[in-house]
Amino acid sequence: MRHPLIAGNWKMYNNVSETMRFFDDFIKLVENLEGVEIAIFPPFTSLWEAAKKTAGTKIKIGAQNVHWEEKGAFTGEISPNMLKEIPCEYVIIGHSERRQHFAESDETVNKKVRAVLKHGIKPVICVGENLKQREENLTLKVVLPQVRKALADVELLSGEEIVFAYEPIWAIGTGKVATPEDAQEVIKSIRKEIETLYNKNIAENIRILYGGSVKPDNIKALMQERDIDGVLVGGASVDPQSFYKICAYKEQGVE
Ligand SMILES: O=C(CO)COP(=O)(O)O
Repeated sequence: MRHPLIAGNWKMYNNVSETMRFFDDFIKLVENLEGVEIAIFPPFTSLWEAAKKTAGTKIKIGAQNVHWEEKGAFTGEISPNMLKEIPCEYVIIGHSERRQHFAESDETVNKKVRAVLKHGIKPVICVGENLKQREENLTLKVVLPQVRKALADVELLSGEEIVFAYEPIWAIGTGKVATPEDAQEVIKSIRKEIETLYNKNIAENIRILYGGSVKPDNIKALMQERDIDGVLVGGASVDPQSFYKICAYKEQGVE
């Protein structure tokens, strides 16, 4: 059984004092929430305080990016062992904003995935098509190669050590959420692709999230789909109340 994961990608929001205020409220709100795993991905400068604040709570911490080398002359970069020290349980790899603005490629995604797995950090690997590709019916022709290339030479033991996030670029920050049926269809195809690359057991264990304009009022329908194992939330994760409402989707009546 895959455990639902509700993840908040803060992007370049919430400095250290805003991070502390967020957790002052959020920790109390989620204290009694059962049956979901919650992870927050603050900017690098807030990671340390976020980890200290959430130690001993059910909230996990992750980073938004990583470099694949252990150390070296790579100005501005952060290595997997630096994240491990914090400690980060997760790291987002290949977010479309990084692919688009910072020249992240399938090759660098793959290097990062292989590097973090060596440190026991779970990558949240992002894939997704843009609007033009969707309109030209190229979604799977774009997304499935992204999945295959991210996993090149990646050995998996159970599948629980990695997470995928399907984030259609046209749905990010636009208020245009994919329909639950569309998201389910792509995510199901990703799972099938993983089955071909590994085996059924691993494919069934890997959690695949949906991301793109997830809000308290659309989470419930998304989580009802068989293959959607959670969500990666941007804008609505920065505020403790709205992110709490997303985390508490089961209390809206979904089993
Ligand atoms: O990019 C996202 C999460 O990684 C989604 O962002 P929004 O929820 O703001 O659309």
